[in-house]
Amino acid sequence: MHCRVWSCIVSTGQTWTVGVTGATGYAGGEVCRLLAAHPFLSLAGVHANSSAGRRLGELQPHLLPYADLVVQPSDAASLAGYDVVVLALPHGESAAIAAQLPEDTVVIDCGADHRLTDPAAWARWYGNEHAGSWPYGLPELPGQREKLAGARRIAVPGCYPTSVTLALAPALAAGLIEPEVVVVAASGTSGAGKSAKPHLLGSEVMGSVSAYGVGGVHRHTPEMIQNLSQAAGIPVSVSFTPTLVPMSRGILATCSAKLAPGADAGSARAAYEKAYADEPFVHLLPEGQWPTTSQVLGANTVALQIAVDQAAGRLIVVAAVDNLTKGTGGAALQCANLALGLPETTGLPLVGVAP
Ligand SMILES: NC(=O)C1=CN([C@@H]2O[C@H](COP(=O)(O)OP(=O)(O)OC[C@H]3O[C@@H](n4cnc5c(N)ncnc54)[C@H](OP(=O)(O)O)[C@@H]3O)[C@@H](O)[C@H]2O)C=CC1
Ligand SMILES: CC(=O)N[C@@H](CCC(=O)OP(=O)(O)O)C(=O)O
Repeated sequence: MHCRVWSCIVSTGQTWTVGVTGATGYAGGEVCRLLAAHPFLSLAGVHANSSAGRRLGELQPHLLPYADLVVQPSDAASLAGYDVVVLALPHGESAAIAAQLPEDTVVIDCGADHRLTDPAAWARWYGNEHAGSWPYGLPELPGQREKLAGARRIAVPGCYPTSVTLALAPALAAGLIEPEVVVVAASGTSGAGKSAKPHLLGSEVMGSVSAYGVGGVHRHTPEMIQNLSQAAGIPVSVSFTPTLVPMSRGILATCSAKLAPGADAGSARAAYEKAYADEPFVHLLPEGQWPTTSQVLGANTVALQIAVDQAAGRLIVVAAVDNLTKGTGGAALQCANLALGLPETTGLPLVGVAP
């Protein structure tokens, strides 16, 4: 099926135009970087807020082919006319713009506005009115790929929820762990966005690792609960502690939960091998190898490893993602591929850039 679609597109030469708003930020910049290598999606316009009117080359010097594009405003009128619009804006800025875009435009939101299905959870964690939920852009979740095929509105997951969901969903779906999970995840500073913040100054971050959002207060907690409860088919509790580490990009999530009665290392390995056998962007590493953020740098890939801590009776799963690639920009294009009927892997990097 995929091969037939691919050869049809190659023969017709069809391409789609993409407008990226938030293109001067980290997530939008990553979408632009990946578009440069996509055979059927072409970057047709870049948009942002305070930097409208400036050359993209001044703000994103690595995007060499696009240096002369002039940044346009982010309002809906400026974004009309593209086949695909990627919104990479701060939380709360996407919904009003998206509501004014044509229904047949593929709109991919990298922000949180449309991720949560429960309006009460949205109000509690984000503090304003829920804009409604869109199909959730994690095709690897059971049943999700079908919802994304042909969709015209897609909510890209948060970066921590991507790593944690892919780390734990197979064990929960197979009933191998108790539905009470503990997650400690390390993130590079690009996860916090590009706008200046004192705690992200080099002198604060370099040479130090710090925890933040401790005690169940990080807004990715409800997103993880939503995903993991969907995978398990029962409510799952999540204790999540993020940490900031002195690197630019990458997330390493260490997840654990008590083993269910009868579960062991063999059944856990078998469940993960089965769940991810056909997933192009999820790599269960050979036994004994542990994920690193460098091995997925710039790749639309999650690297996973599992172990059983016999003495503690717990399953441990470690996942590495690049927060800007599989954690946002790559996921956005993976979803766009599905929405447009392209092979899901089209134009996306499967390998990292580690030395
Ligand atoms: N960074 C990451 O690892 C991840 C980010 N995301 C999500 O992607 C989105 C963007 O994040 P990120 O790139 O890190 O953020 P940045 O701060 O790096 O970039 C924000 C972008 O949004 C624009 N912008 C700011 N305010 C407004 C506004 N009021 N109206 C329209 N545009 C505005 C900025 O334009 P200008 O510079 O012109 O002001 C800039 O282009 C967020 O929703 C974030 O949660 C999701 C997963 C991972
Ligand atoms: C290091 C750091 O600050 N990370 C961000 C994660 C942001 C992200 O990627 O997720 P959203 O798309 O939901 O914003 C944080 O903890 O809020």
